[in-house]
Amino acid sequence: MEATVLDHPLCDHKISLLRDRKTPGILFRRVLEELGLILAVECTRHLPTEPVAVETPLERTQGRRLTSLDPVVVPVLRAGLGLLPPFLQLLPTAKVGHLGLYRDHDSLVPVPYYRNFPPLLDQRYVFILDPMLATGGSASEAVRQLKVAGAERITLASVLAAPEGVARLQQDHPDIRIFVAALDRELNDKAYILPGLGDAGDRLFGTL
Ligand SMILES: O=P(O)(O)OC[C@H]1O[C@H](OP(=O)(O)OP(=O)(O)O)[C@H](O)[C@@H]1O
Ligand SMILES: O=c1cc[nH]c(=O)[nH]1
Ligand SMILES: [Mg+2]
Repeated sequence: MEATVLDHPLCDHKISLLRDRKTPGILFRRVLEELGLILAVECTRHLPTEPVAVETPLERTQGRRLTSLDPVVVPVLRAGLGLLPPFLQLLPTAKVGHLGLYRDHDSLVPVPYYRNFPPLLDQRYVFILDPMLATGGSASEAVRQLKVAGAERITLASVLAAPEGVARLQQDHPDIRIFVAALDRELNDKAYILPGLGDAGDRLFGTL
C-alpha cells in the first residue's frame, strides 16, 4: 500500500522543533504529543461508521458513530510511548497493547523483550505507534508479531521515516497502512535517519 506522508505545515513546524538538538526534553515530549494528535486524526480516516439517531435540543436527526469493536493502539517501547497520550485522547476507549523492542546496536536486528496484546485482535483495527521508521526492522517485526497474534487490519503511525524503512515495510507487509508526518533523506552508516532528530527514545526519556 502507498505510504501517506502528511506533508503539513504544522507537522513541518513541529518537526523542526524536534530536530533541534537544543530542544529540551520537556518540549520534545510535548511537541511529539502534538504531532501524535495530527497523526491520530489522519490515520483513523478509514475507521467505519454507522448511522445513529440523535436528539439535538431542536430536532431529531441522524448522526454517525464508530462501528466495530474498540480499536487497539500498540506503542513500540520505548519511543512509541510518546505517541500514546494523543492517540488515547482521540480514541479514549481503545485497548492498549505493549511491545518491547530495541534495535541491537551492531546487527540492527530488533530484539523483542516484552509483549502484551489485548484479545480479539482479528476483529479490531490496530494502530502501531513508533515515531521512528529507520531500517524498518522494528516496525516489520512489530507487524509480524501482531499478525501472528491474529491482527488483520494494521496501521503504522510514525513521525519520521527514511525511504529505506518505508520500502522495507512495504515489501515485508504490503497489506498494512503507513502514515508518516515527514519523509527524510536517508540513513547514515549507523542506520540513524538523516537529517533526523537523533535517538527518539533517549531524547524522550532523558537517557542520552
Ligand atoms: O527502523 P529501525 O531501524 O528498526 O529503527 C527504529 C527503531 O529504533 C528506535 O527504537 P530503539 O531501538 O532506539 O529503542 P528505544 O525506543 O528503547 O530507544 C525507534 O523507536 C524504533 O523502534
Ligand atoms: O534515527 C533514528 C533511528 C532509529 N531510532 C531512532 O530513535 N532514531
Ligand atoms: Mg532508542
